[in-house]
Amino acid sequence: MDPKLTMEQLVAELNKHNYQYYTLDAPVISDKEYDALYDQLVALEKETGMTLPDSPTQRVGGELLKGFVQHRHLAPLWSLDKAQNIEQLGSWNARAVRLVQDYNKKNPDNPLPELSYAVELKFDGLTLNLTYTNGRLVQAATRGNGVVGEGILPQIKTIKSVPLSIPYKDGTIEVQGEGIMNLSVLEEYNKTAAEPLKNARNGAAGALRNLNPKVTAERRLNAYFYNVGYSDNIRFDSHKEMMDFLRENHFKVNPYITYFDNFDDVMEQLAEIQERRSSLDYLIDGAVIKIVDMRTREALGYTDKFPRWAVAYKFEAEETTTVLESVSWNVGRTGKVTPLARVEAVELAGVTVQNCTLNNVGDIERKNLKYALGTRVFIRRSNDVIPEILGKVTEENDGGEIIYPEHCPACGFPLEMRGAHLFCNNKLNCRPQIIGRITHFASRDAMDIETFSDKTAGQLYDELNVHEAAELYELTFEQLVKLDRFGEKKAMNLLEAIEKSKGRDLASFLYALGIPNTGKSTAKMLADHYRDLHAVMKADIEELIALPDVGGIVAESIVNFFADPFVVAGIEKMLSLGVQAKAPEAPQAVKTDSFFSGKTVVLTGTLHQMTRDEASAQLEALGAKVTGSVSAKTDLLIAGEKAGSKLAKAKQLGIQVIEDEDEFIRLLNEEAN
Ligand SMILES: NC(=O)c1ccc[n+]([C@@H]2O[C@H](COP(=O)([O-])OP(=O)(O)OC[C@H]3O[C@@H](n4cnc5c(N)ncnc54)[C@H](O)[C@@H]3O)[C@@H](O)[C@H]2O)c1
Ligand SMILES: [Zn+2]
Repeated sequence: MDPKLTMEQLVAELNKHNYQYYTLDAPVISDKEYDALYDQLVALEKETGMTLPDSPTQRVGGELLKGFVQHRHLAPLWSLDKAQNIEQLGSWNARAVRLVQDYNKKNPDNPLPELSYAVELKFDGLTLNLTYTNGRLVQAATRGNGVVGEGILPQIKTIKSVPLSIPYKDGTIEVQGEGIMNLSVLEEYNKTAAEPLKNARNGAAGALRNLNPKVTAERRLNAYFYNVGYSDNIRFDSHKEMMDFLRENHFKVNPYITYFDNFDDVMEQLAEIQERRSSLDYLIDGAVIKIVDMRTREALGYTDKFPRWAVAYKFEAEETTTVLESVSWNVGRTGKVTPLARVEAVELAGVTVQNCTLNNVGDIERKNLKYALGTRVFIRRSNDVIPEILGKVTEENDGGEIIYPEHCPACGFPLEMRGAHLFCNNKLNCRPQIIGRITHFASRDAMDIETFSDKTAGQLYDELNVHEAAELYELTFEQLVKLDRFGEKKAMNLLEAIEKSKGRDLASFLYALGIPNTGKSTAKMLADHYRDLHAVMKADIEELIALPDVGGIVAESIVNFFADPFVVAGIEKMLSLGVQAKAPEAPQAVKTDSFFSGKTVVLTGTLHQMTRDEASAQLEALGAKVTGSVSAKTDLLIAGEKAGSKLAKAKQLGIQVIEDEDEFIRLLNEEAN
């Protein structure tokens, strides 16, 4: 096709999406898809040397919403140059280095310093520009088109961390930051919201640009500030100075800001941020690298759209759109019947996605997905779990209907709705429930029967009619060796593994039983407290509720579980077949009269004769309290090899230090005897 025609189409399409995204806060494609179209346009503009007048590559932001007062920014607000990969980042840096060299050639008397870099997180929210005059917050605005934004002062005032007045009173300043919705807040909000928000970015942007500040307040937004864009009277020499100014004036500055003199170290830091990404309580879509020295920034200047002294390094997108093709229903070990969505295959964060979770019937209703079959939906992937469907792209209910089953897809038993979930109550004869229970029983954290998988459980069920975990202990060599794809060796190995599992401890056994709402840590707590299987089985609700981390639901689940004669019969059978469910070893009495007793001890550096965990355990047995950081409360620091800042701090505070590992081990042994 004629490149000009393609460009015209791309410009029209991108401008439509800009309007959806910036003006309506309701994008209909993901950022990943938008960026792909944008990059295509940039490439064509470069190739043809031509730029259409309304090209989005020439402008910042989008149209303003009616109903807000307009605010003309005292200095323009920019977009950011982007790098998608290390090469592009390298060229950004190479250009900066070259520009500095050129400058220095022209100004040999007053050269710019060597480049150094600040690395910040790139928050995914809404740009904010706050105006303070003589110490008072007088206006707050969105970025708008970069020159004029929408005044949203009443909305901004609902953000509790935004200072309404600041100590700095010398004229007018404008401060930029990002308004965000914390992910934990989004989760809470969506639990009860009539209409759940699709993501935190749209949640924050939509709330800040809502004419009713009450709506903004309900979203409990947050903000991080990163720039002083304008000031009458104050100049900064460096990024650090600017950040100090922001902190001193009570703005919330993100703690993850790092500084580097070497560009290779910047790259390393990017990898680190990427790793940290999934543990943060807010969305980031990359990192921003900024040149630290302000005079260098001035020398490098701006293009029409962005500063040359900063670049955004974009991480792989976690969100995209695809078509919801079908929904199937799966039965879990507890009888819960959950929907699994099949979607049109799509690339997301380096993997091809075809299945997505829908959680439960309640979730389908709340996300308005009941009539979404065959339509486009947003999906998001976080960590390694299978992606989740966030909602429909458009509001219309024009798709096929998702039919909720009335009967168990596996056994045909009528289903019961409990809360938001469907359940099959046919515990004793529903194949996937039985296979799920036995597989869970054999799993690593439970009875740890090696080589056992859900395939094994299925085969035992189908060919040997094994219906419950207890029957594993009755299996014979003759039975196993006849199974399809089994041989003598495999049969022997499985029998040995089953035999070995008889020695598993009480906590693992309790976990293996698969008591509803009772995970590994509760099982361990029950084992430590009761130290006897029958005592757990006899416990009543009042008793259980008094235990740490046990609420009404858990207590009830435990009591109901052991009230089932089928369960009790299975347990007794296992015990009679040699399962021990051993009580945990009694904790050793903690010494109260050792050198370490009552002391607060910190371990740092590398020990060679034992791990730090082992050392901690021994110290605790000798009555010490082992903590992680050095403070005035610390009594003793054990410093292994390459001890760093903790050792320095301890010395500074005059805390007793043992730096000789042999000496430390000798003391431990002496006191233990
Ligand atoms: N899905 C869609 O339909 C659609 C449409 C338009 C734009 N978009 C998305 O928006 C992007 C365009 O972005 P843009 O021009 O609005 O912003 P940008 O990506 O160019 O980045 C500039 C913005 O980053 C923010 N930012 C966050 N942390 C920062 C920090 N530490 N320092 C400085 N700035 C920081 C600021 O708000 C600033 O305005 C596209 O890449 C695309 O992903 C999506
Ligand atoms: Zn069933």
